Amino acid sequence: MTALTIKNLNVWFGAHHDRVDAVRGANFEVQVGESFGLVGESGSGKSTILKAITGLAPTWSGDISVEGTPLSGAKRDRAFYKTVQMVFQDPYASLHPRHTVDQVLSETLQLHGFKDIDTRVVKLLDDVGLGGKFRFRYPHQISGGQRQRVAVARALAGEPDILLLDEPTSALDVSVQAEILNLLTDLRDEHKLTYLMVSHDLPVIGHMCDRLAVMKDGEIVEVMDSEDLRQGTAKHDYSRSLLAASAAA
Ligand SMILES: Nc1ncnc2c1ncn2[C@@H]1O[C@H](COP(=O)(O)OP(=O)(O)OP(=O)(O)O)[C@@H](O)[C@H]1O
Repeated sequence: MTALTIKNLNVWFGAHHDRVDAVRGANFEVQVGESFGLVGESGSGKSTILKAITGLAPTWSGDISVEGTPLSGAKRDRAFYKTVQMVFQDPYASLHPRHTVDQVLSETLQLHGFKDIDTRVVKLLDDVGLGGKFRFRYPHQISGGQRQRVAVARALAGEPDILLLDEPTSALDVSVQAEILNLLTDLRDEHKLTYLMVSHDLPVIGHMCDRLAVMKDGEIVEVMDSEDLRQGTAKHDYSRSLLAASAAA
């Protein structure tokens, strides 16, 4: 089954003279269990695709389907959030400063209608490699990497099928980026998750994803396997220049 289908997607912001066509004619499919990357320079439209899926970019046309169900407009129902969750770039901004880790996770679990909150909070903390000792801490009492683990635990609370990951490590110290990427790889295996991951960092996408789409100026210029990436056999000039730039870095 296809987890996500994007067909002829156009997304724009503003109107008339102020209109920005952030995504134009995007097409790709993500299979169940696959990890799919969107890569490209800043402003190429990667995050806008995630925003259209989650209803944060209200003006779009084309087709977006989640597990075969077409989405419309910008309202997403409970069934959507049961299936799809997001992890954002900045764990500092995404956690409420006056809520403990326990509150963050318990409230999310309650929203999803679970009753065995206590057991599930402990299990979630274990799943993301944080033990019970983090449970009653506030965001300012834990590191950036630990906060991102909490954000991942919150995303997993409702047992979703699909995670949308928007630059999940780029706000973190280089030393902890690999830890979080490895955690995400393990969780995908253990929870049979599908990933759609955005990054400007080609090596990160190459490491994490089975296939990837290269974006430039709002358009997908190429969809390729990570194997092509490793072999350096990109077809499009722009993908080749991205590859060359990341090899030189
Ligand atoms: N809310 C908005 N209002 C107006 N323009 C927007 C809005 N959000 C994004 N854009 C514009 O849409 C284009 C694509 O932005 P987007 O954030 O999707 O790029 P990106 O590839 O994810 O880059 P970055 O890594 O910098 O976020 C850019 O020109 C951006 O300025």
